[in-house]
Amino acid sequence: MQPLLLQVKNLQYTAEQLLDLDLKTQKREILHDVNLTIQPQEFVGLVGPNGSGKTTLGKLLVRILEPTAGQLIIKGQNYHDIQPAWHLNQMVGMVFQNIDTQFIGKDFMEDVTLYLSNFGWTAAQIQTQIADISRQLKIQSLIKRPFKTLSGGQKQLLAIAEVLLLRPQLLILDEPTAQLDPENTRLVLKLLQKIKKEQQLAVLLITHKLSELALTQRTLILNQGTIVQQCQTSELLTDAKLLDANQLPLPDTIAILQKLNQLTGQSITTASPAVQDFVQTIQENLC
Ligand SMILES: Nc1ncnc2c1ncn2[C@@H]1O[C@H](COP(=O)(O)OP(=O)(O)OP(=O)(O)O)[C@@H](O)[C@H]1O
Repeated sequence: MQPLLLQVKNLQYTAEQLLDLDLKTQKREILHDVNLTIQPQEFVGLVGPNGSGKTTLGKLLVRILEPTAGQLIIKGQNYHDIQPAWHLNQMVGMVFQNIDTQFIGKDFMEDVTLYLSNFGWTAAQIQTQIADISRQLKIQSLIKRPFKTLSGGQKQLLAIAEVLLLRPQLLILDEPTAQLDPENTRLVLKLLQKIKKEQQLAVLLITHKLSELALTQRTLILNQGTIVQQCQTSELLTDAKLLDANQLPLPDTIAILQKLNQLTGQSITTASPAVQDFVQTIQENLC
């Protein structure tokens, strides 16, 4: 068995909330007792109701936030022992839900040059790597265009390209298609399928969409700041109660099955092999 890529042990995060203009604050527990592991190249889904703490967990994993308690371990190394601290960015990258907060330059070239030169890359290395990723993701026509002239989907692709340039072993995507139209959603999902097929890296996918979740092998369910369940994604996609509890829509397969049972008086469950085959086909076709 391969060694774990990521281990999170008893993670806790308490935020200091500003109460009024007198600068009085109040502590608010956002995450508690979070335990999880991710294997190298594993695709893991992270679902949960609004406000359950998914984005906060992502930010802790890339060290934008510091935990109040608990341990974060990547490739056997405790986050606190990674020196210099920015080396973590070469192991774990995150694409944020609000894409515009990701960029600091006026266009991709400027942004990536600023970003990578901070990581000690030479101008020649940066040029080569940009040419390489642009070819792979077919973004050549976008890299010199000002961000303000690009669509949400185009910026999403560039944000993913930027994070991939650092070749992280874990990529965290926070609702990567939430603001995209169907065409750009397909583009991003295709890219994820390619990453999965080529086993380039592990992905933690925060999502409310079944079409994205279907890409993952395992799903973590976060509720009220803690992981309440971990299961195979195929199990979750066939469990109407679990889907409902996590504000995920009922897949057509389950809705049809429920209707058929109602009409025929039978009680065929999703555990039946024929239904499992059907669900698998639907899952494969979702992306
Ligand atoms: N800095 C902060 N101070 C106080 N509360 C915060 C802070 N950041 C987040 N929260 C609260 O923490 C909770 C978790 O927020 P988070 O954004 O992680 O949830 P989420 O699961 O990603 O939600 P969504 O699905 O809506 O994106 C929310 O109730 C939010 O209001």
